[in-house]
Amino acid sequence: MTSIADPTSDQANRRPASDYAFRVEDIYRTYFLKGETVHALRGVSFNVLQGEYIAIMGPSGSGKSTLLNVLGCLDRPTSGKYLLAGDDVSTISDYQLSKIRGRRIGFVFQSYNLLQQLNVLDNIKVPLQYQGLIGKDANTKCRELAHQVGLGDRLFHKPTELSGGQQQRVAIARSLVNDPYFVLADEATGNLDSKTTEEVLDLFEKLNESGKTIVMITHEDEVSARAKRVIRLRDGLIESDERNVQ
Ligand SMILES: Nc1ncnc2c1ncn2[C@@H]1O[C@H](COP(=O)(O)OP(=O)(O)OP(=O)(O)O)[C@@H](O)[C@H]1O
Repeated sequence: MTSIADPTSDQANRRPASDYAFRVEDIYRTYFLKGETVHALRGVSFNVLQGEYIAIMGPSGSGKSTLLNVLGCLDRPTSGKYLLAGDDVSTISDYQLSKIRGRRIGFVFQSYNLLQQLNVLDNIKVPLQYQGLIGKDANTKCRELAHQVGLGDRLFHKPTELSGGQQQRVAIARSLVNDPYFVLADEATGNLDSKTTEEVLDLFEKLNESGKTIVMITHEDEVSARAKRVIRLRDGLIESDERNVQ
């Protein structure tokens, strides 16, 4: 592994804002619970360029979910900046935050979160429907995505008629339907056996090779080994930020 240069350095900052999927600047997240204060993130900074494939790791309680919630626009930092495609979203309204979340971030969850009554095609379409973005080419786009994730011959199957790996492929296709700034995957292979994990990781790799930015939260070494860069958190701080030598 090789260390990443200080992300806040002048050299890093000289890039045009459009080169970045997002930038995190000195983020703190403090929870106040029943008179107790928990410092879940304590000054986290890093930049992610368009087209990167990063894994975020760390032991239990290190702040991974807290960071995921900030990156996914599900929560705001207590202080610090979160710049998404150049715009500071750390202080915008809940309404604007939810709009960005729905339109600009592609989520992939451990438990797939598919709608059981809908077939593959309609599950992929769901984010477009939520956003009121169903146009005349929605069907074509969703079919193309299904093909891209290897499910061109399963378009009308319901989730119960698919394997776990296939269900996760549907979720990955769904995450791409809004052309997000990046795909945010939370323990995406956590429910899969090792062979299926490899297949899903092959798919993420293929998507990254085609230019998609991927951020993977994981505690599994075999998963982080496939990313190009690994950020390790400990006690709410970045412990290391290194490139994987492939
Ligand atoms: N809503 C909350 N209210 C109070 N404290 C919280 C809340 N969410 C998380 N924490 C605390 O913040 C710290 C970081 O938690 P977080 O869930 O981000 O860690 P994690 O790395 O995702 O852990 P795990 O791998 O176990 O899911 C922990 O000490 C946790 O107890």
